[in-house]
Amino acid sequence: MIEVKNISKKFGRKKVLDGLSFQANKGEITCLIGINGSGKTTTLKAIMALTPISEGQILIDESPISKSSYEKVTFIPDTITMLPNMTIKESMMFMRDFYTNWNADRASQLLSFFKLDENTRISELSKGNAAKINLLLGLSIDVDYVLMDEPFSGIDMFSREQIADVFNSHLIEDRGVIITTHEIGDIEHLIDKAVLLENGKVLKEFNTEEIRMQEGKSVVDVMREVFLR
Ligand SMILES: Nc1ncnc2c1ncn2[C@@H]1O[C@H](COP(=O)(O)OP(=O)(O)OP(=O)(O)O)[C@@H](O)[C@H]1O
Repeated sequence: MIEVKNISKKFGRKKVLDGLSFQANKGEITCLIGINGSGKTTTLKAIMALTPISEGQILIDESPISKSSYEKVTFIPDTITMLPNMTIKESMMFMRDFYTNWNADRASQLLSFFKLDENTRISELSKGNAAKINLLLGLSIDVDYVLMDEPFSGIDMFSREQIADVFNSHLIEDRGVIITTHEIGDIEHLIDKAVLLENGKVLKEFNTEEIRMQEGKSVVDVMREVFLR
């Protein structure tokens, strides 16, 4: 389990995380939802120890985050980090050489799933296909937790559907996934838990199935109640 406990962070005088807490379980997809600037990316970076926090604590399977956390968790940013000149195949080889826990089998399954040609250069990929390769590279590292920043942002409906299918497939297995989004739209049915953020604070954290069963509400219904109060 990833436990984010009461974390705060300032950029200059601006408080961007303000006593933020939530939990993300293994085997579940947790979605951080908030408008631009609410602190979603900063939260993911804090979990990866890529940005320091001024208060609070982050635990991964009960241990405070440290360099060894990278064996448990990986971060998929919202833009592809491979050199434009590389082909998909070269990117996969780079990852294989760099990560001891690279899963070549899963990488080739994802490549066929997305029906992409491994000889295509990164610079030639459309935005949607670049997002798929980004996902492929991140998901092919064998770790228990995967953090993804806006995996559905700005890509067409069919690519979104394909990416959503990956979330529903064995390729995610029983890993814990945290994704961020500012528009829940058609990914609502994929997520197990929603965490609504505003100004670096959690306004509400809930299990999507429970709220559907117990109160008959969708994630969007709850977002309306909470954000438009
Ligand atoms: N390096 C930085 N220096 C100064 N301010 C920053 C820095 N990074 C983020 N911020 C500010 O922190 C706040 C939270 O940013 P963050 O990127 O976490 O929000 P977000 O919810 O992910 O937004 P988006 O949906 O636009 O990605 C914003 O007001 C942003 O301007």
